[in-house]
Amino acid sequence: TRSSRPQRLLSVVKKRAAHGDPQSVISAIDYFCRHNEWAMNVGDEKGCILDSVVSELNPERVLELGTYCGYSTIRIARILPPGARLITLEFNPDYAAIARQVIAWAGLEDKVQLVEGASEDWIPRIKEHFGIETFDFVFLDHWKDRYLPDTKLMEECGLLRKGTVLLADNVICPGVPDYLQYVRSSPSYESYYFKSHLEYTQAEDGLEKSVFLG
Ligand SMILES: O=C(NCCCCc1cc2cnccc2s1)c1cc(-c2ccc(F)cc2)cc(O)c1O
Ligand SMILES: [Mg+2]
Repeated sequence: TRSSRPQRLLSVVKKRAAHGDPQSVISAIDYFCRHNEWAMNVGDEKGCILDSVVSELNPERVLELGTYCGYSTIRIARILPPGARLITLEFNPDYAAIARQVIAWAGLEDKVQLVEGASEDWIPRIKEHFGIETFDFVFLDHWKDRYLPDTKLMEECGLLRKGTVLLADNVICPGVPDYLQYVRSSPSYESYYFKSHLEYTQAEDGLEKSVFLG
């Protein structure tokens, strides 16, 4: 049967990118998605905003909801301080299998733990399973109708602390209206919208940065 888009993306990474060089993996994926086949990576334009938020924060404990092929995973992991850890959740086992290979090709497997399953099942178990108290940074890039319930779930599970930064992808396209309304109106969050574009297109999209105030 025909290969999947993630499989074709992985073969381009192995052909074009240097093993152990995260930037070359990022560039290979962006080239492929801009010139060959669109794919739902956060992309280079929103990716630079992601980079700036992460490097300003210098987080030790990071959670990513939605791995896909591992593009944003390696964007984040490549700028984490030594000893920092990134836990990334992926629902689709085929995507997870590709992402593991992309992360390994970038040489970042020591900083990343990829877990397969649904966010609502995993979030309540993260503390005891990973021995983590709270997260410093959370990147939301999974099912758009799960951003709000999972944020409330993270609050209830005590995974957020004063100053934890949530960064949400796709707040315009596909859009997360209920999540935006919540973080922009709740007294527990200070929110800021970074206007950008849907990856590899000219359509508007953006990232919402929300600081949990406790
Ligand atoms: O759906 C998107 N991302 C979510 C896929 C998630 C599956 C998971 C669920 C789940 C549950 N629990 C744990 C882990 C996970 S991972 C997505 C879609 C577009 C898009 C697509 C068509 C279009 F015309 C315009 C934009 C752009 C994007 O940047 C996206 O991120
Ligand atoms: Mg996205």
